[in-house]
Amino acid sequence: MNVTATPLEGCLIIEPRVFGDERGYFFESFNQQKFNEFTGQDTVFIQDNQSYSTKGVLRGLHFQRGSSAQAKLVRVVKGEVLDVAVDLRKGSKTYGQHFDIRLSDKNNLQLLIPRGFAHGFVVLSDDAIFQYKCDNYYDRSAEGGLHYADPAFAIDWILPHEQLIVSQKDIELPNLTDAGDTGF
Ligand SMILES: Cc1cn([C@H]2C[C@H](O)[C@@H](COP(=O)(O)OP(=O)(O)O[C@H]3O[C@H](C)C(=O)[C@H](O)[C@H]3O)O2)c(=O)[nH]c1=O
Repeated sequence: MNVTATPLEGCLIIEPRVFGDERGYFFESFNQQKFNEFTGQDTVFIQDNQSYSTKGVLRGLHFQRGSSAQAKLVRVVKGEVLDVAVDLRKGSKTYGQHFDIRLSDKNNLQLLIPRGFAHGFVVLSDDAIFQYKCDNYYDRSAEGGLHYADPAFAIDWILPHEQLIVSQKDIELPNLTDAGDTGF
């Protein structure tokens, strides 16, 4: 396992050790002991999620507020996405900054996104299966989000705007300046 820091404290790139042979490959997609040892964090994940999306689908930018905030360990098991994490931690020296990375079933990379971040991704391949671990349960009442095209973040989603497929809920999300307290 290799862990690489990003410019956003606590947001880490995790590359599992892949064992390839004539049959294909094997890798441990998660090992709590190795996760703790290599990341220096003792996050305990209690919920696994999976979503399927076709090309151009953009889910985000989402977070859960306050005590329902979630750290996420995200990966792609089919296809390729551009994954984006936005630092919303009050007092963070990188507040409002984002980190983006291509996650795919070819690079097998994972991104650890701490509590206090907004998260989203866009599907770059024909379709994608996105899997992620959360350290807090889903809490509909604490759901929050920011608009994916907020000029404050200036995120390059790679695909042309006309190719993006965004839910009505996400289209209606506010920009950071209009969002009020994000609860972090
Ligand atoms: C997130 C979630 C959703 N749901 C239900 C609620 C809705 O009826 C349905 C679809 O939910 P939603 O449209 O919020 O799904 P996404 O747009 O993929 O939301 C996720 O997108 C970005 C990328 C994230 O990081 C978050 O985990 C999450 O907000 O699943 C649940 O039952 N449990 C859950 O944990």
